[in-house]
Amino acid sequence: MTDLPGPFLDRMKHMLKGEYQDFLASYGKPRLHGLRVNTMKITPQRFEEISPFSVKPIPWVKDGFYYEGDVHPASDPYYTAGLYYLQEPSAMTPASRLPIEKGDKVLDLCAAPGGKSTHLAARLYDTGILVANDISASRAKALLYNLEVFGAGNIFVTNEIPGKLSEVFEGWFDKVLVDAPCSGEGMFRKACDVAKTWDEQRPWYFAKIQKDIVSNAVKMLKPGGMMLYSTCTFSPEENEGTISWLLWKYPEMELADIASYEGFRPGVPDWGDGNEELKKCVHIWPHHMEGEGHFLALLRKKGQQLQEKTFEKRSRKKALSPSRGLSKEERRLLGEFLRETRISDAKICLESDHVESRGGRAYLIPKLPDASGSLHFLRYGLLLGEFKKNRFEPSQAFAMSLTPELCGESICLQRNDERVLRYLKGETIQVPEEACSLKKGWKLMCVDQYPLGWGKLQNDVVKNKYLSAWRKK
Ligand SMILES: C[S@@+](CC[C@H](N)C(=O)[O-])C[C@H]1O[C@@H](n2cnc3c(N)ncnc32)[C@H](O)[C@@H]1O
Repeated sequence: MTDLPGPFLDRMKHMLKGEYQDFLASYGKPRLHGLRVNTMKITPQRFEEISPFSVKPIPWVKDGFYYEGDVHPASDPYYTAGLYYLQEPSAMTPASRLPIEKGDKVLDLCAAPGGKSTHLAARLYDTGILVANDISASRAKALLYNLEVFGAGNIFVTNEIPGKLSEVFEGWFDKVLVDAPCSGEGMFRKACDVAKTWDEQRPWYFAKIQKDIVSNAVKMLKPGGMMLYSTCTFSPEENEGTISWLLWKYPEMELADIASYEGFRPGVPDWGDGNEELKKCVHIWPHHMEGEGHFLALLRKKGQQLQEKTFEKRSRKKALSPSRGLSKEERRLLGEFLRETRISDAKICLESDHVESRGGRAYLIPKLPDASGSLHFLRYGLLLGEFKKNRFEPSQAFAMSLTPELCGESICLQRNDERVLRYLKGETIQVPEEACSLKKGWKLMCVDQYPLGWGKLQNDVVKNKYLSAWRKK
């Protein structure tokens, strides 16, 4: 507590008045640990039943749970299977309050390392498209990794400045999440380093960046589309200040109500330009809720959505297609693999125009208008695998997007079977008795019913095809 910067505390005292002592006391409490269940793979109810450690529901996020600080959920095979993402409880709120509908075109503009993107992907449930962007190349890699562990396939992962994206995606998205870079004052309890780098200029520095980011976000929204703006800071400049500016600059934007929770506190008009509408914003205060500090604003772009076709046509004109259909030989090799592994048509239909080839690799691409080849992207669609000489090698991401129901050739090991860990370390494992009668060849390796990766059955052993970069040490 004593390490908190003096000018920060002075400002908080001025802002919070009678609540200041309670706010200060919250820094004496331990940080809270949370995880969010991947609802593409498991329901929160089922997870609660099978969780190897004790969890307690987070009351305002239906797929979120608290866990005790002395357990290590990241070393569990269920984590490796993408059943949950570790996330601070308040940080689960923004993606839970953006009204996503199946089939939506969604943009997560400041997405890395993917806490909110994995949440949005789960809510889309492999429909529509999630464009997940981050300006930082290294952080965008972590973003892609987390989305692939989750089994998300309808993705376009980009590493761009917002201005470049908005040239391509003008008026295109149904929903946009802006989890803005900020001074991080709400995270001082969780990460003391953030407090050490804070100074009085930081809120102003970030407020300027936020204005540029939200301007581009507004440009990319369809009329009738919705945007959720969030920060993990308390400073008025970056919260009510940025939103006041946005409403003044873009009269086509209006604030909308956020699905309520008793602990949420309204935005404060006087911390912006006095506009009473700012009360629709939400503050999460650590002295009112079991989570760190956050701010949220939900905005709507006025007007009716134009006919879909108008937008499709417009974006096609601007875009360059970076992919093409499969060659006859590629179709044969992929077809053989799908038959061998008995992967359901419900997952991939070779006749559909959504299977494409780029640089010797096959992708299942989302149903989206052409994405511009001028953008720097890390992934467009689900990477199915690579065409090698006379064979097809499936990818790790493909495995993560499957289930034993979708892939007839699966080997499921129980979570406490010592072979699970050995498989994750890259070792060859002895085939379980019940799988001895299976034909040789590619198998989806699972922990319980949840995918871990590929293996190749030969005689009574499974050769390890778990992606080497993901192996446990
Ligand atoms: C608060 S973090 C995002 C956290 C992420 N939404 C999550 O839930 O895991 C803000 C992100 O914005 C990125 N960023 C910074 N400036 C940006 C800009 N001008 N445009 C887009 N992203 C930016 C940073 O690299 C950082 O990853």
